[in-house]
Amino acid sequence: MWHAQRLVSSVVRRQHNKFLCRHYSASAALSAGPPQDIKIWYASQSGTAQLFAHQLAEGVEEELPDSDVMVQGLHEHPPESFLSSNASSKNEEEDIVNFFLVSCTGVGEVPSNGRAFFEWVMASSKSDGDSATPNDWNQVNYAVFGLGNQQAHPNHYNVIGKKLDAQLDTLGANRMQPLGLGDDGDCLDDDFDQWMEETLERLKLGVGASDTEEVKEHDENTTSTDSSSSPAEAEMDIHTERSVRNDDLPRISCPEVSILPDGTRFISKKYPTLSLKPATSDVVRHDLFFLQSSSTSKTKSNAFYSESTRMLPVIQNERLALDGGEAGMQELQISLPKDVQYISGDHLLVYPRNSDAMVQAYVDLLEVDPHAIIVKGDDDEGNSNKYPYPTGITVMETLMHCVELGAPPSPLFARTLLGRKDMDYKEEIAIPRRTIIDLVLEQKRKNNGTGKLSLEDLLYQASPMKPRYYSIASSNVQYPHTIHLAYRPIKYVSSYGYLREGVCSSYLSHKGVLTHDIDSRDRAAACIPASVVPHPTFRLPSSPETPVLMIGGGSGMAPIRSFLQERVFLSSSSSSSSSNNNGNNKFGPGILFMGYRNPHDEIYRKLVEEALECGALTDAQIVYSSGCTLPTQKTMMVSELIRENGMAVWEHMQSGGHIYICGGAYAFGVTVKAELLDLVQEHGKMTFEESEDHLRTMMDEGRFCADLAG
Ligand SMILES: Cc1cc2nc3c(=O)[nH]c(=O)nc-3n(C[C@H](O)[C@H](O)[C@H](O)COP(=O)(O)O)c2cc1C
Repeated sequence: MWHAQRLVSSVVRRQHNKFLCRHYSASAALSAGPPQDIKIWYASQSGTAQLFAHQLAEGVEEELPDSDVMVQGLHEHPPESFLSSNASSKNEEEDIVNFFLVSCTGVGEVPSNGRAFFEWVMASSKSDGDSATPNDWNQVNYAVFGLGNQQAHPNHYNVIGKKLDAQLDTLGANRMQPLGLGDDGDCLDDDFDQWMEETLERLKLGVGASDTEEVKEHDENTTSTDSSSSPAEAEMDIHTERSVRNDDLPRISCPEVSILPDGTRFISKKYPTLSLKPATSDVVRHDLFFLQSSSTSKTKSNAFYSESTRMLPVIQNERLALDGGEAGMQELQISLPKDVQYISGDHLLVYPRNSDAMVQAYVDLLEVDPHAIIVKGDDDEGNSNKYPYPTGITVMETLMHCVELGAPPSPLFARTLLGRKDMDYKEEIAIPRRTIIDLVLEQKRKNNGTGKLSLEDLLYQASPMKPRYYSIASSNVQYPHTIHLAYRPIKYVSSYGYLREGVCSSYLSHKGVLTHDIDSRDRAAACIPASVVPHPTFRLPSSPETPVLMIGGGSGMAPIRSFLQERVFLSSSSSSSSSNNNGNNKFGPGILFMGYRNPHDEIYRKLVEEALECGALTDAQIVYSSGCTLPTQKTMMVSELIRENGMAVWEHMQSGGHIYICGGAYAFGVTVKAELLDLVQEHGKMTFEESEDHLRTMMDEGRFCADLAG
């Protein structure tokens, strides 16, 4: 019952989680029994693929206890020895399967820790292989799971997973399981959970000759590995998905809730016991950066932040909203060291930390000494590579900096915590954003107050803290040594009635400012761990004469502000330095269509006025979805504004102008793109497909650029 319900809803809900497998072939390299050697590789920018890699490893260990499982980042192994390591295993007559869990970053780019491997695979050809193992690709068994975000990156959705899967197939490797695609904009955990279940079932079956029938049938149903999701393709993929699913397959068992006699475990999963050293001090370090900067601890296992992360001092943090309301926008300014640069349009990656209240709630729940130091995450064999966090820091610091305490648990962890198999993860957990502590407390209430979550269960199963991306709201031309961020502290009541706060926006909103007389111990409290992430496809045109149209919604004003600031700055510097006083005339048309929820949210109004005055903008139309009180204020959606100006937008496109769309990926991004497609059809007399091609060509030419938050 549970399976059927889940299957139907997932097929309807998750059209994108396609099992695209044009050349899905039975694995000739595998013998009939389950494989013994499982290598799980990940390429991850912000840790999700890595977390999934470990979850898959756990699943394999549970389902195939005799297998040898390895989890490694793709950067940890020289690409050139990939073939020989697969071949050597073959010589020992062991079946080996490689799983690749790869996310996308930038604009359809591979995360930095997978770049070398990805480039090597893409440059490889069938005849490659060293002299001892010529053309060993056909000895390689593999399956790929891609992580991406469809709404935010529709034209580059999961391109890395798709390319890797297709290239391995082209090289002659044996795809032992269809490509799985996870959408971070929908329910990534659920997507992965389902792919993992099916993958484990296939592993247990041995993927031998018995698959051939199903594979043939599947081949006939599937014709494309392309990412685009036209309705017809989506429909086709639903059928495809149905054809590979089998309701009679056994599911992963859901571990029963069991409280050990000593009360130390809430659930039955066995994780290596963590070694704790008694507390030596009760000082809580607000700065994990020392783990990477101190030369003695610069080991891989202790690296938590990405390599380019720096502690950047906050020099200003103030409210921007015109009414000073609780939900208003804020601006944070940070100072950059000389060797850190950015370009207008780039992003800043920020590592937040959990609030003190949240950390304290977990400390109380776990009943551990918060100042005890975690020294080892070893298992019985002394194998510590599974412990996901730095050692040598206290329980409290680990909870504060390293773990997503405010995020929903994974589907498996949620099912385990609730002791229920009949759970619709998306509806019951992901959408209401129920957290681990919510579920544990609910269970405790049901069990008359008994039961305890162990530190191990929490640390091995919760997601690692993810860094957050912010569009930089300043121009490097005007502020080469300062970055401005515009953000809205997120606060809302969930459908279960819990008050929720955005982890990073709330972290930023409470940040103190670095002053000269600050105590050195408080310096870290006035700094944020962050790094600049280039966004090369979101740039102002090289010539200021090129017309620009900026379309923004809400906090989409941030990247638009960086462009406006740059144009205003260039305008004033060129007019002051120009002897013939024609500086302003250098700019081509600059149009702004901007929408806010209400007039109180309108930030940077002064800058817009300044831009209109100096010619950096030639037209600015601001609309509000509600709250208008003056006759000059227009209640309208941005998409309606575009429709009203359809002809002008079309002429802008035809004149070679650039279009920038900035805002949320869903309500804003989807409707704005739909409106643009409509106007291209209407004014350009095109079919829907031609209008899509038109925008795609503009995108390829760098004239249609999006900065949409997922
Ligand atoms: C800056 C940035 C760029 C991204 N670019 C893409 C992209 O081009 N295509 C895509 O499908 N997803 C893209 N994503 C979505 C991520 O791939 C997705 O959130 C994934 O779960 C991240 O996994 P990771 O934590 O292992 O890196 C992007 C996310 C960010 C933050």
